[in-house]
Amino acid sequence: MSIKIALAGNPNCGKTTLFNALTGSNQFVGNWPGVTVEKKEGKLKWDKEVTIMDLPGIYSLSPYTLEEVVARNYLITDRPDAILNIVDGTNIERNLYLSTQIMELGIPVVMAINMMDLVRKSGDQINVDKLSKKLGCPVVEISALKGDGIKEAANKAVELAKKKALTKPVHEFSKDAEEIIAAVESKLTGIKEEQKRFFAIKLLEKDDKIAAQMKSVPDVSDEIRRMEDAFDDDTESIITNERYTYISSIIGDCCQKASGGKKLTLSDKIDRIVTNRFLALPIFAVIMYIVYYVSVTTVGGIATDWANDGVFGDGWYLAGIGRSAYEEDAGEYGDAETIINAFVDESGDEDLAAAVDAESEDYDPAAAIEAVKAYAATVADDAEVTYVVQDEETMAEEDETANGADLKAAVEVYEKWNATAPDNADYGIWIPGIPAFLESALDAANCADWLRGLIMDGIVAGVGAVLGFVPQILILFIFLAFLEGCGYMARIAFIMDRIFRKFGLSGKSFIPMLIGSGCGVPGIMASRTIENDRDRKMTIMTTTFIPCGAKLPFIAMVAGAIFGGASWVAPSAYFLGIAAIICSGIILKKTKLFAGDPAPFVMELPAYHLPTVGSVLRSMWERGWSFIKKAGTIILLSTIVIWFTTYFGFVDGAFQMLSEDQIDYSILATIGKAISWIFIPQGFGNWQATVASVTGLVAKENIVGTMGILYGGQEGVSVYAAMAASFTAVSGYAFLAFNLLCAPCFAAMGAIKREMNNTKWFWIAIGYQCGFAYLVALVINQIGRLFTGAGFGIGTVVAIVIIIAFIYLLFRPYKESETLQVATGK
Ligand SMILES: Nc1nc2c(ncn2[C@@H]2O[C@H](COP(=O)(O)OP(=O)(O)OP(=O)(O)O)[C@@H](O)[C@H]2O)c(=O)[nH]1
Ligand SMILES: [Mg+2]
Repeated sequence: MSIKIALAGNPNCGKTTLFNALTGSNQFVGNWPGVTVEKKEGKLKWDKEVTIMDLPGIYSLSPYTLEEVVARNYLITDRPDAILNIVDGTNIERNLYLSTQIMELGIPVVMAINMMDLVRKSGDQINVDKLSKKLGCPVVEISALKGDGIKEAANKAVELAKKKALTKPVHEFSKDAEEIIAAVESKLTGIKEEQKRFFAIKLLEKDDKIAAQMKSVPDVSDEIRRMEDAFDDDTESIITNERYTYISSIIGDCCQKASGGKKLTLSDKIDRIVTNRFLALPIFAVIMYIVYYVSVTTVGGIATDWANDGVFGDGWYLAGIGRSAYEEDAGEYGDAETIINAFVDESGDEDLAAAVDAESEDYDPAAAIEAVKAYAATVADDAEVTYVVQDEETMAEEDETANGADLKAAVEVYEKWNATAPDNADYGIWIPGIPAFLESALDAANCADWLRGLIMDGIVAGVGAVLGFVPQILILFIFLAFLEGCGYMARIAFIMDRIFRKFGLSGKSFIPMLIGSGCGVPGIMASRTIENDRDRKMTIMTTTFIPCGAKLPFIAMVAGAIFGGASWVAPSAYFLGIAAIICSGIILKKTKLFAGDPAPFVMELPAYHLPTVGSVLRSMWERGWSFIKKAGTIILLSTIVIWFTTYFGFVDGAFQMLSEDQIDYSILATIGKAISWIFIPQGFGNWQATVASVTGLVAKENIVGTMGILYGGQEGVSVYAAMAASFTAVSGYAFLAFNLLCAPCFAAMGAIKREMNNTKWFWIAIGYQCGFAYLVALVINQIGRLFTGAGFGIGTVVAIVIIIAFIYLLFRPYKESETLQVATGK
């Protein structure tokens, strides 16, 4: 016989902890209310006939939120064979409110008083026998965390379910109330005897959703009026009051507080400081600084660099030993080589140039040194050459000069190194990165070019883009799991909520945004901690507006090429990102998508406690792994598509694979040329900018590289000069704004998909971001042109219409403002 047992109780009372212990599963546990939002099923470890059902936590059987509906519907329609009512022993009085309702369902109930480890520690006493008599159901003491008593509790529930020993409520309300309830009960038809009390009370409470669960609904308006007249209150409050009256009448008998209930607990003491009016924000800032510093800047940054430049780059040194020595030597040698090459170029001597070409097949270091030395002897000490050095990240170019004396010094270094660049392997234990390793393997196997391209630029680059973020994400998740587990996260929400609520976000949105300034992927993942669905969606949609680390080189490139390195460009990008978040929040919360029942911000602050290492690691791994799985597939596919369209195309009518400098023949370029007109209103309707924006979707760092290839083709014109020639200041800034605000990279989109867990919402988010970016760029360009003297045109009119619409959306009244005082802060 299969038996179903439901775990029901208040939020944060330990249902999921118990569920995991009973079924051996790994459901997510967190120290704040509202962790579980869907019901979860599992089999009892020692009896596979028994199914255990974990439900979202609820405060009562009158549903307000989605979670409460899920839990209630399960309890009254699916009717489990028994209910294990979990009660938080440290907070027994409030928890019993739900218990009195559960007893009325006409289902066998066992009450498990959880957190007994804490109760005992505080010295409080709970008299289980008395409680059991007063409530009419068996009561057991457990500690889900320590595993005490859980077997007995589950077995007891199974036993009752098998006996079908329905729990009859023994609690009683005042005589008048009971009379009216009895009158309603007698009117009910088609409802089992044991369920009558539940339905009668719900009808009296004017619960509008209960009718859907009944075949026929009697008219009870008479009874409601009688009750309201007799008690001079509305029925729902009357019944709530009756329940609490009953609970307080029994609680004194059953529970003794060690401190007489007056002593402040340790949690209360901590909260006095942590949520103090003046100290709360500074403490929060310090904690966030630490989280950010460790998970983005130091440990996380090192881990990401290691993953991206080491494992998925050239390679790395075991334990970092040898790295700095290598970098120093490689730098010294590189500088010398650059100066020598500059002079060799200047000399125009082709034999000499051939001799020093280290890339050539018959390169002979000894001969190179010979040739360079002979040449250097002919150069006067004060002869000068000018050469260009390029910054690897931003492609900024700078002129340097060297003279004959520098050349001689360079030749000495050149000779010292025997005209060969220092080799990584000589400095420590050098482990080649996966691409480097694969590349040499593919070379050895004489692999076809297209396959090699597919593997290296498509698959490895794609997988690398995903996995490169993993170490950082895991480090961040350890922190988040700890902050959640110990109970501080609930305080953060509490502290920040007043500010963020004003623009439609939750107090917990702050963390995703902060983290998002390092990398959008963990930022979006961090939005998991926001339990309210609307707030979470809103946060996911807007977090990537903040410039992440990968956008910085691109911002620097635009600043350098188009704005002559102006220092205001980078800060303005952050300002733009923050403004985009605030405006989006205000606008979106007034739309239908985000409207709905106002969800009042009720959140109790759970007691602080040290989370177990196991639960922190488990939570870290669960989130990290789900990122790898889900984000991995979408990113991999997308990178392969972009790779294919970038490196294949028609040259002279023949379809073929292209080399780097033939990108203008690629399919992507063809598409870019075909669609670049959509960016004409933004002022950058050229195909290079369009293609760069598309490759930016793989990784935002790519924008710089693509711009480099596409604008770097002209002889004698630097990339920066070519860019400066094809953008004006206004269209350049519009281009910057567009790429800053539009859909993030595939890795972040993968994270959005994962977190939204819903295709429609994924596209809404991406569509919103792109649309918003498009309009902002348009307005910047059109209005900018107006001010730079391009005159008034249709574009200007469109821009003005957009601005007016925007202002309207921003300031139009909020339809729910009367019912939603909490949310609007009015
Ligand atoms: N000290 C102690 N802590 C416990 C015990 N049981 C659960 N906890 C902690 O209480 C917190 C809440 O546990 P969960 O299992 O997530 O609670 P839940 O009832 O599923 O919460 P929701 O899903 O939000 O309704 C976690 O931090 C647990 O580690 C216990 O017996 N003793
Ligand atoms: Mg739970």
